[in-house]
Amino acid sequence: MSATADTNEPVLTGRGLVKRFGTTVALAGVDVAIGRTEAVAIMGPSGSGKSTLLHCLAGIMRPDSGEVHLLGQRIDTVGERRRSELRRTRFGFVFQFGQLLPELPADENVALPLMLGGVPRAKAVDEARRWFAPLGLDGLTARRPGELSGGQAQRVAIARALVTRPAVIFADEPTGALDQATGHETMRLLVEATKHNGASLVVVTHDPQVAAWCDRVLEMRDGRIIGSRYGTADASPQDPGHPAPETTVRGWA
Ligand SMILES: Nc1ncnc2c1ncn2[C@@H]1O[C@H](COP(=O)(O)OP(=O)(O)OP(=O)(O)O)[C@@H](O)[C@H]1O
Repeated sequence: MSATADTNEPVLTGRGLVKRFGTTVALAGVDVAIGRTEAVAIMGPSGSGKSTLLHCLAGIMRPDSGEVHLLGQRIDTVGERRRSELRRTRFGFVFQFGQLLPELPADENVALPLMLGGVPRAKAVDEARRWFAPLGLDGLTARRPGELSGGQAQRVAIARALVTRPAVIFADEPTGALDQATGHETMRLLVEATKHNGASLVVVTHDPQVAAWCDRVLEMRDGRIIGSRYGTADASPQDPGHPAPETTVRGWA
């Protein structure tokens, strides 16, 4: 394959994805392609299949039919052990809340995916700490999750999702538990951090202003994608819909 074709190849594709739960059709044949460093929001009413699509693309759930490819390799048919390894090494996850281990300090929470991959503790924590300053988390490495604000905890979760330098970050309602201003700031950092680190982003959200931070917004109804529009990921932070950033990015790990 030529270098040009490689560059243009989508990072992640889902083709003809169907998923049923009993008589409920959660996905009714979804085709989606996520480009390199592209941020894509998935919107739609409750029960329209957003989380099911994210779970199928992320290898958490197997579709009943259809295919999922990561960088040209089919991943939906590989065994659970290999899928689990792919999730740990090639994907990062940010959920609404409750994803940090309460008994571990923030730096060890971020280091955890590296340690699970066999990196020695000291090296993993050292690597983890490099993510704190760029995400506006200076001085918070020793805090336990209960000692962080909601926005700080989500930024620690973003660091943890990125620490293995994955190809794709999946986020399910990442700002759902935050107030509006903190949610927008968190979303801005999430989009910026994934792009700076060469990763793509797939975000499920109910909030159109959160979705507007993405490059593309997919609209779902009844297990299908019924529309696709461009977001405003390149909009200036001073745009009316996007409050001025409070956290200045000072270089990435
Ligand atoms: N594990 C499951 N068992 C049974 N039905 C399920 C399961 N997961 C999802 N469903 C059903 O599949 C459909 C799609 O669910 P999904 O969670 O993907 O929707 P969603 O758009 O993410 O909804 P929400 O915005 O409420 O989170 C719904 O009808 C839901 O009830």
